[in-house]
Amino acid sequence: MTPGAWLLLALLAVLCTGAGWRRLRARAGRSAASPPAGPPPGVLDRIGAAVLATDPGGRLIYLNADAVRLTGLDPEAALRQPLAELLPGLSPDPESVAPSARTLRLPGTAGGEVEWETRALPATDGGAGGLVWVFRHAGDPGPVERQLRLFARVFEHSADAIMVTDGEGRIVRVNEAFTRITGYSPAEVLGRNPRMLQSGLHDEEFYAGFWNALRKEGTWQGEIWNRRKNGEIYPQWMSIGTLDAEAGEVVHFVAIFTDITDKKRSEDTIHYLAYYDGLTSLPNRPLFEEKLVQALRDGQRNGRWVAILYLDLDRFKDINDSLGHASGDRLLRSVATRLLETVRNNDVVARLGGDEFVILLSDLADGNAAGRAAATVARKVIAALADPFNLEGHEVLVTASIGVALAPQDGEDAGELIKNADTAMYQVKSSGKGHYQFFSREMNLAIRRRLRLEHSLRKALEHDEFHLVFQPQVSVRQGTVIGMEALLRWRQPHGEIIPPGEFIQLAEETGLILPIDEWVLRRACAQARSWVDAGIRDFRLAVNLSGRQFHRRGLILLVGRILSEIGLEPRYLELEITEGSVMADIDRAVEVLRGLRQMGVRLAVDDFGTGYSSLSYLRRLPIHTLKVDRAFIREIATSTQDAAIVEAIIRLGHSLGLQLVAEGVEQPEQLSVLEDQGCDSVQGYLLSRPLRAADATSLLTSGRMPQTGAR
Ligand SMILES: Nc1nc2c(ncn2[C@@H]2O[C@@H]3COP(=O)(O)O[C@H]4[C@@H](O)[C@H](n5cnc6c(=O)[nH]c(N)nc65)O[C@@H]4COP(=O)(O)O[C@H]3[C@H]2O)c(=O)[nH]1
Repeated sequence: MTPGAWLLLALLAVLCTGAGWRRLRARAGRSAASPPAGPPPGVLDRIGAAVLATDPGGRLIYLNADAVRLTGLDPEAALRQPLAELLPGLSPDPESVAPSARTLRLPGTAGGEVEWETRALPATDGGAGGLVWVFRHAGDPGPVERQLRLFARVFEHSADAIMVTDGEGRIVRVNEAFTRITGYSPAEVLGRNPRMLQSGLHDEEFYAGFWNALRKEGTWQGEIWNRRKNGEIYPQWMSIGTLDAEAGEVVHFVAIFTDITDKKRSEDTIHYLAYYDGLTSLPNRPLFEEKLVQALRDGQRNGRWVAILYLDLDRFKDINDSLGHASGDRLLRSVATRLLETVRNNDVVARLGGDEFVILLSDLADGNAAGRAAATVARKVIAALADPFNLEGHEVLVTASIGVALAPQDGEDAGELIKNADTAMYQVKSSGKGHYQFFSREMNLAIRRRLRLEHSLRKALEHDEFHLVFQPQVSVRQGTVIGMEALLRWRQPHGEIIPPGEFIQLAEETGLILPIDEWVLRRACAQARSWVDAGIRDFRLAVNLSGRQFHRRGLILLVGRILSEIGLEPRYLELEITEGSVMADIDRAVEVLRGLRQMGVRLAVDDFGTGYSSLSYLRRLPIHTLKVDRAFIREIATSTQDAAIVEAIIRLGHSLGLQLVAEGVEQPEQLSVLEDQGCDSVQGYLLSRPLRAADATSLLTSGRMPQTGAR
């Protein structure tokens, strides 16, 4: 225990034993009307040390509870007895009033003897008031020293680095964490200025702010970059406080800091994840929007224009569905690279998600310059994407639809500009894809309807808004109903019926066609099963498959699963695939058709004659039926050319062993020509409009068309 600590304890004891207290009381009596009433009882029992007091003759006049416990004396018997007799070894030294130390051994509570140190202090000035004896366990540092030692350990073992300087800024103390973080041992820094730790990254303004805060508030807190002994620059989070002497002059600065390198690193990672697209490493939508907002703000300030190009890959979803996601990802990365190679360094290319990219051109002189720049970039992008992409051995051709919007003309804020570029892009999509178009105000209405439709379409399946109707297919020669085509109808909750022509393409583009087609297939098979159960055996039910469904992986499994779940023989089902979707990837189409045919399902090519109509590929397709498109039937009775085309298709089909079905037969004259040309069956309003399930069932049960010219 330091002399200071001893003094503190003794002072407390002196105050609380009679003499000191009396002195206080005497002083208080001189200065106040009612003096304090003496030490409250038991105070000395709580000071955490054994205390005794002797009178000037060395007789014991007081011992507190700790002293009773420690010495084993009986207070009744011991009071007024000479202390030297009670505790030999504590013989007072009446000659000296200076604090004197003694060591004595007393029996301990757990047996054996314990060594105690005592100090005797004069109870009054001059020593005439006797002595106060304070005991402590030898080796026990005592409460004050204990506190100091505790603080020293906290200082040393703190996980945060601590550096103390004097008022002149010389380092006077550092802890272990300081050495761990900075690499400097105490010997290398003591007496030196903390400037030795600076990184050189902060300018004068930074340090001016720092000193200003210290002067004004007495404290500064913030991020600071310093340099380790090995030269590495690293970030710290630092708090500095001043310790002032009474006069207000700074005597010490205490800096506490932690190394936030790891935190920074994870912050950087978080920043990257939040602002960059993980697949292509391009800025993502939030970062793009930030950059656009900034470009628009700069543009407004400097009277400059901004252009954005909103770009969506055509047929990307088909590629993803048919070649798989890994190829889809590779394609997106390659597109990102080509886009970056196409634009200038200060243009921004971002990926907004899916197959949507956006390019920002800023600081353009005026509307004309903005228009020219956007058109040039759009043309360059289209050219850059024109070369085929090689995806794991597959050469894939990709085009993009690009919508352009200019600011301030097409919108002054980022949200509006992006929306309008998107609108222009949609316009391109619905007018043939693969080119670019500038936004115009008139586009908005049509696109808004489309967006509303898309929104409702997403809900239609779960809200059970779809149903099927069935259009009969009739044998030309016998006039018998040979089958039905299932056609999808969408009735919105307010009663409006949206024709498939309006929503099928939208469903294809949004990918919603996959669950929709699956629903149709399941529902149609269930209907066919109920016909079989009703004893109808001689029919087939045609179901349309979208291009996306056809190219989707696992189609064969899906069809097989639905048939077996419903318990329908495959021969009742005819899948109709459009000529266009077969042509998109003929090799794969042949493979899928073969699989389906092996399962026993019938296959038809729909809308024949509208697409590439390559007759040579027809030979390769393992199909049963060819459906001649309505477009050729319309003029068949009046146009010799159309009649010749249909006749050629029928001949060709027959030569390949296929059944021929003509669609859209509305007039008896058309039927008559088809009959002459040997067409097998017909479908159209002349025979029947699409029927509700119950009517279709009655018709199939009767087997014949009641009122048609078909025999
Ligand atoms: N002008 C005229 N039209 C006639 C006549 N006879 C039949 N039609 C219509 O022609 C379409 C025949 O279907 P599609 O060529 O497969 O063409 C279908 C098909 O490609 C598609 N579609 C319909 N239902 C489905 C479906 O369940 N799944 C898929 N993926 N597509 C479907 O939507 C297209 C249009 O279907 P709908 O509007 O139901 O139109 C049907 C039918 O109502 C006629 O005499 N004159």
